[in-house]
Amino acid sequence: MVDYQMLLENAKSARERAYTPYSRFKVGAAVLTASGRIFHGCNIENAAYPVCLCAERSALAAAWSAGETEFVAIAVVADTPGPVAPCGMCRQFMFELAPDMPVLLANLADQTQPTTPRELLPGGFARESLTAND
Ligand SMILES: O=c1ccn([C@H]2C[C@H](O)[C@@H](CO)O2)c(=O)[nH]1
Ligand SMILES: [Zn+2]
Repeated sequence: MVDYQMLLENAKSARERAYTPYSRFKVGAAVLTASGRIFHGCNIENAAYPVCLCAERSALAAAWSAGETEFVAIAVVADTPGPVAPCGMCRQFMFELAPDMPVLLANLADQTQPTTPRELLPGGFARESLTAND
């Protein structure tokens, strides 16, 4: 059984490390991998705005680059009126690596919405969508 409360607490502490001088909107994420490890992610912004990195991609990249490529669940949290809504780029990123991974969207008041990347990105572009045209 996944301890979602624990995962959410990890996402909240990751959120405190967000670097957000531009938006002032802090997001945290925590991903549990198959080996039982937890990787943190936070959004890291940039003066060149499109370079901003979201919390979700930051957490998954940290896990993946540590050799942890099987994801059990991810929690994402922000100080939003309801559970945070991941951006389109993160939906696509999560869809590639773990389309059916449980995703817990949350806010600081512990309002939560369980979902999956597949649910968050209907008709998402996948490896099978790539066909050679030469
Ligand atoms: O799910 C989300 C939504 C937004 N952001 C970040 C990107 C940017 O730094 C800031 C404002 O969009 O929030 C995330 O990290 N995750
Ligand atoms: Zn994003």
